Amino acid sequence: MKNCLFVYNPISGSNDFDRDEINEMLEIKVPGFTPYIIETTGENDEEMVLAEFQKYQPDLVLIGGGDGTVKMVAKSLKEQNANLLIVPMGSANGLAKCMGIEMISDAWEAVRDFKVHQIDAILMNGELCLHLADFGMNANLIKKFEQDDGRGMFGYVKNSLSEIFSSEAKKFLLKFDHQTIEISAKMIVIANGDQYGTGAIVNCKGVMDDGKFEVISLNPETAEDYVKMTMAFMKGNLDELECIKTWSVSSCQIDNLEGAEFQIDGEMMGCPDSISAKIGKHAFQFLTGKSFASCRTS
Ligand SMILES: Nc1ncnc2c1ncn2[C@@H]1O[C@H](COP(=O)(O)OP(=O)(O)OP(=O)(O)O)[C@@H](O)[C@H]1O
Repeated sequence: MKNCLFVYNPISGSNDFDRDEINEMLEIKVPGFTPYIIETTGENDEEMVLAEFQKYQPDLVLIGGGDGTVKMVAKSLKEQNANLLIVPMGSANGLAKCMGIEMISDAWEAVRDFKVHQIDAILMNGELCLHLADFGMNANLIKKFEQDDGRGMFGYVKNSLSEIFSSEAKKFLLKFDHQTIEISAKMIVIANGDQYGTGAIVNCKGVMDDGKFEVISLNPETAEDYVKMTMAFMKGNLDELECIKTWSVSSCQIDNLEGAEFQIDGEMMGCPDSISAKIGKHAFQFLTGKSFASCRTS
């Protein structure tokens, strides 16, 4: 019999499972594995996850939480060659969606299929980014959301419209291997994944295992630009708009000339003067859902 470790964050999203319910769920949905359940506390979780991993040597690590929990587990097990799977129990689950895991039932399907994919990560000023980082509009939105002290998608969506229309373009210097570009933009995205937790597709050609990431500048100015941009976020063809520019690279430096707010994977990072980003090709192994295998691999 194989072992599986279930790392559960009891405060993420709006789920409220107790240990017996999780055990029952795992017995049915993850047959053939002996389950070990651990709960995060918000304190020293990385050390705890690593210690439990070393104790049980699991063949599969299930992460029941949101993006923050996924990142914590990935960081903790980065040297362990662990097979990771997200069971989306957070409020937005943006990273899970990028891996073709929209709902909890997709995670159980992924266990049945057991398709393991090597997933890239981006290292930014020593921080790990698995999903999306950005300067400007979205980072401002996350900051407001944190200040509201709310969880869940409602607060985020509530603030989006006012943020979109009030934000101002800021200057950035993009330094790639052979070129330096000065640009004004309302938002600069550094993307490993393809979509935000809202389902907005920002990185239409994003592939998570190709050893590259995308730098995307968004600078909508007119009402028409905003309407087109909103539609394109839904359709997934943002790269066809004139106010959007995309570069696919394996490293870059971005100078933040006018102090825009910055966030990595939903976590505010202040207003750094400059960030250096570099791809970590095939840094992690994740089990993925069907839609990932069909269109998001190289
Ligand atoms: N038992 C706990 N009590 C309080 N905080 C916790 C506990 N366990 C983990 N945390 C905190 O939970 C946060 C991570 O939550 P996570 O991002 O996974 O969920 P979420 O915010 O609901 O989801 P999403 O990122 O999808 O919006 C971390 O800040 C971590 O410190």
